[in-house]
Amino acid sequence: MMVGRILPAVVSGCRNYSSRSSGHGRNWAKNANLQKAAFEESPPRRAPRTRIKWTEEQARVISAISSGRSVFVTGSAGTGKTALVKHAIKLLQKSLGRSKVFVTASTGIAAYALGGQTLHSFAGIGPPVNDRELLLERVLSDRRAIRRWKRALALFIDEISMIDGELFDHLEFIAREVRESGKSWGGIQLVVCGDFFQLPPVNKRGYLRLNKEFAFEADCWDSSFGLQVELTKVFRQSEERLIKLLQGIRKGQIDPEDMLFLEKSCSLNDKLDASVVRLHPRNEDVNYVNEERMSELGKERYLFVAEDSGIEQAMRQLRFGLAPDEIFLCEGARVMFVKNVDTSCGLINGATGTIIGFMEDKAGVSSNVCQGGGVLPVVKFDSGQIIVVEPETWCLMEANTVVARRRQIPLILAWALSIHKCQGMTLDRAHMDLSRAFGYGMVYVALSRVRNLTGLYLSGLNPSKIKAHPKVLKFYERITNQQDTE
Ligand SMILES: Nc1ncnc2c1ncn2[C@@H]1O[C@H](COP(=O)(O)OP(=O)(O)OP(=O)(O)O)[C@@H](O)[C@H]1O
Repeated sequence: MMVGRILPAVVSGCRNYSSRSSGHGRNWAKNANLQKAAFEESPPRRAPRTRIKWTEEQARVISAISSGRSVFVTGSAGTGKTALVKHAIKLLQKSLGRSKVFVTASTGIAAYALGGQTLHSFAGIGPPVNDRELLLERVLSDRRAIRRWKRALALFIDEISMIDGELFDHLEFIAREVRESGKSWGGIQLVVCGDFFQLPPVNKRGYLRLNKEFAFEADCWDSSFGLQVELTKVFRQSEERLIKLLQGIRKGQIDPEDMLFLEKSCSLNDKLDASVVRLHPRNEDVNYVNEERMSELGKERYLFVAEDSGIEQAMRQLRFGLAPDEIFLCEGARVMFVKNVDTSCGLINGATGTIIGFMEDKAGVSSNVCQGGGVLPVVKFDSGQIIVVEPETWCLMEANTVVARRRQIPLILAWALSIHKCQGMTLDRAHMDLSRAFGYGMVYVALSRVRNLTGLYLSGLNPSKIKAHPKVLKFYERITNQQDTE
């Protein structure tokens, strides 16, 4: 199998099905058509791995984190927050030791993207309740949670916009109590990242009908950080017009000229083909589109069921990640790769393609994941690569210990996706139906996924849906002034 030579990093996840791989005498093709298609492909080349050259503002954040300061890093979508945090994680793991650095995020999707765990699972606080004493009691009755809090020298929290202020205060209190220290967060170095103009906390069981809806409203917010920085250089998009337009929408500003310009994008709808991913605000619309398209194909379906192992409580959390409990796939299905396997060759979370067939899993790598009897999907990615996709493993980590694992095919159906699911993703092309957008930040999150205007297909945009929360606007005014003074 040629993968080992051409794409070493892909070996664990996928087989690259190229003419060269067949040349090695291992024929994985199930049918002749598939083989022919693969032979017609030119062998994939490894794209040069580029090292990020940090901007001055990014370098300032990195240097502050390296010197042990607690930092809040924010900025518009695509300003490199996640890229920076990933780099900082490595730096602190090196300087403090892997077992002392805890990487968390408010959502499972964001946590897995960073190779960490959800903030709730790290904290060991159980179901949401607005009572800090009760939360502390729960933590103190959990040996593992106590150990985590005591061992932590650094704590990363990504997607902070989905954490409310009450919880942020409660966690700071718990840190001090468990660590028996009067210092802020019991002396833990905090690195918090996110954009409050993006999706706000999900209101669960009325728990958030509180005064402190956003984390920045927490009493301890300002004293938690030595530095609060807003990154300003956008990397995801390069067109000035699009960047300016998105900056306005982020702040809830509707420029009539921009709206007119976006409406022109709507007129592109007639050129749409099924390969363009559809983004919908609501899950029911996503499921409806995916199911309808799958039925239209009328092909034989194969079921892939996730294999979970580990601690019960941790395993439950895996369900909130990107890997589905179960998924039916068939030839012709539009799919999205949901793991970062090899960024240099485009096998990244968000890469889309079409299933062109299924191959017998002679090596038995799918084990119990494929319920349909040992076949693996062959995907032709939009980049042109043809890959036999094997099951991947997602791990829920506690510092350097794996507490739960999920094994599943790293694909989801991708004719349609929810806007919540795509927060953090970069998409080459997307058709957004924003007619049912709700709440603050949703239109901004959707529009800011694409790299350029030629990849944006828009319908249902209503200016009344472009909203920024007044509290968020005020908060950003404050940190901008603070930054200017510094
Ligand atoms: N200094 C830099 N030079 C070039 N590219 C960069 C730089 N910093 C980040 N990037 C690239 O910009 C893109 C967007 O970065 P990233 O996903 O980290 O943004 P983000 O701020 O986390 O976005 P979102 O808020 O939507 O999650 C990535 O492809 C990343 O590699």
